[in-house]
Amino acid sequence: MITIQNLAFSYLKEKPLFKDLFWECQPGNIVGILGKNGVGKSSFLRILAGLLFPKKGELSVLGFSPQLREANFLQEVFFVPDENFLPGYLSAHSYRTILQPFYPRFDTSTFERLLQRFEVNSQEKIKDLSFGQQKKVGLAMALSSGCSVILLDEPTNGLDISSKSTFRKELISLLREDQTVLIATHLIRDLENTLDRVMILDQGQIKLDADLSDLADSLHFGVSQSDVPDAIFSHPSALGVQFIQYRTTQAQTVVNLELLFEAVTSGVSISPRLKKTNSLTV
Ligand SMILES: Nc1ncnc2c1ncn2[C@@H]1O[C@H](COP(=O)(O)OP(=O)(O)OP(=O)(O)O)[C@@H](O)[C@H]1O
Repeated sequence: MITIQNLAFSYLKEKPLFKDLFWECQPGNIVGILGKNGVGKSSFLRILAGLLFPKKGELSVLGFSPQLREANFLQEVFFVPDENFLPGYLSAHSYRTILQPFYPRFDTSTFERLLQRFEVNSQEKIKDLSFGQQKKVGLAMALSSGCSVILLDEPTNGLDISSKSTFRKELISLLREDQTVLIATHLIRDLENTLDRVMILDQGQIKLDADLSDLADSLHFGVSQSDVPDAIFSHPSALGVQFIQYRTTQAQTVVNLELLFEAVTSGVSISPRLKKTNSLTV
């Protein structure tokens, strides 16, 4: 369980990144953290990992205060940054043998199977692997770690198309009910049909935090050749006008995360209870 109350964070005093954040996350979810470049997605994950310290507020991850970086906390949280973080002079195999004792539920056979599926040679020095291959080693470590909280920063950045699909399938099939995965990304399409929940960060605030199933129940996504009068958001595209409506009798549709993101970052307010509050056309 993660709880954030009244959290504030800034790198520079005069430029606050987050103000008064409140957030809660129960185990068993794959949560997508979406936001424009520079909005603070990576910083948010680093705060949860205890690598950056809040300036104000309360933060609890699995009952721990991340900034104390206690051993019992570190063995339950695995963070994969966007940039490669692995020691280049070791092979994936050697690095795994060093890392494994720190993670009590680490599953070696899963790690080896994942590297095979990702077609990465576990005996090759990490520095001789490509960016995408190194990323795969980090993801294989995270998915094999058995940690209760897995923090992934842009996990699909650098992966080829079939590896993205492998990653999605493995993530869903390996996740236990007591695990939580937070994924910061701007590659929204890569995670379609993977997320249970989505959080959209914008201008220092959480502008949307909702389960995908609730969004699919409450919103209707469509494309029309003309304006849709009761749309809460519409956006011209090559196919016609893409729109979002509150759902009444319309058939359930797949949540169009890109359109939802456009709507929320354009100022459309969709409350957790998904009540109609305003509308916008761009
Ligand atoms: N070490 C630092 N010192 C000062 N400012 C920083 C530092 N690291 C990040 N920032 C600033 O904090 C803001 C948030 O950065 P962050 O990397 O968390 O955003 P992001 O949403 O992950 O961005 P992107 O999508 O481009 O990866 C940016 O404006 C960035 O310039």
